[in-house]
Amino acid sequence: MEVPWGTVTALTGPNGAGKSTLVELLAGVRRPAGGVIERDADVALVVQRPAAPETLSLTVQDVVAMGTWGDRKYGRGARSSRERARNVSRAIARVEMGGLERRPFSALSGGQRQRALLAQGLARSARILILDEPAAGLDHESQTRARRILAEEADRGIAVLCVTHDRADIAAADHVLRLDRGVVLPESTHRAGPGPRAPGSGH
Ligand SMILES: Nc1ncnc2c1ncn2[C@@H]1O[C@H](COP(=O)(O)OP(=O)(O)OP(=O)(O)O)[C@@H](O)[C@H]1O
Repeated sequence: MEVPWGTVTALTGPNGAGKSTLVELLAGVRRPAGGVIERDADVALVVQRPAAPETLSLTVQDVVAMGTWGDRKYGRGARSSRERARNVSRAIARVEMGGLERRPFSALSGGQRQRALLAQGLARSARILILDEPAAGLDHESQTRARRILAEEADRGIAVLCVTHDRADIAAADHVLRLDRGVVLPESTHRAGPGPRAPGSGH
């Protein structure tokens, strides 16, 4: 399978097909027992984690800022930390969670947590964005916003791969792949346009 630059690719398939396992492999969280995964750029992985222990004393700001951890494009010093803080605030604003920065992550609703995790992925500013069911638990308005954000990322040339069961997400995607019993099949291509939103080879 290939996830081209500048497009949103939806990955769908039945429960237990291995979608989460596959995205963890692609993101480098798991090691493949066989085969080759080529990543031509850094990856941000947005996981699905609706539950959070109450003892977790992390705020929304902390969770989103974790997206910038270990990112080598930030150096040390005041200028770098200002840039980091700017990216974090921008990501929080994009998911419309401004004002909730100091709220404990554990006190958020499931949908708000999901939005904070999306902001964490955006704060990473990676060229490959992989999301595992980002629409799960989101209300209609938040789902629409999340879909718009993914399209905006693709318009910037980012390669977006999104595990989803949501029909509207699938309909809005540029490419749809279906995973069934370990086999990835192209389902369809929805975009009628001239091709990828941004130039560049696939990977
Ligand atoms: N290629 C594979 N070979 C053997 N077992 C696998 C493979 N891929 C996934 N599994 C196992 O299948 C189970 C379900 O996988 P996974 O959670 O990735 O499915 P999913 O498609 O994300 O399901 P859901 O839609 O319910 O979230 C897990 O126990 C996983 O370890």
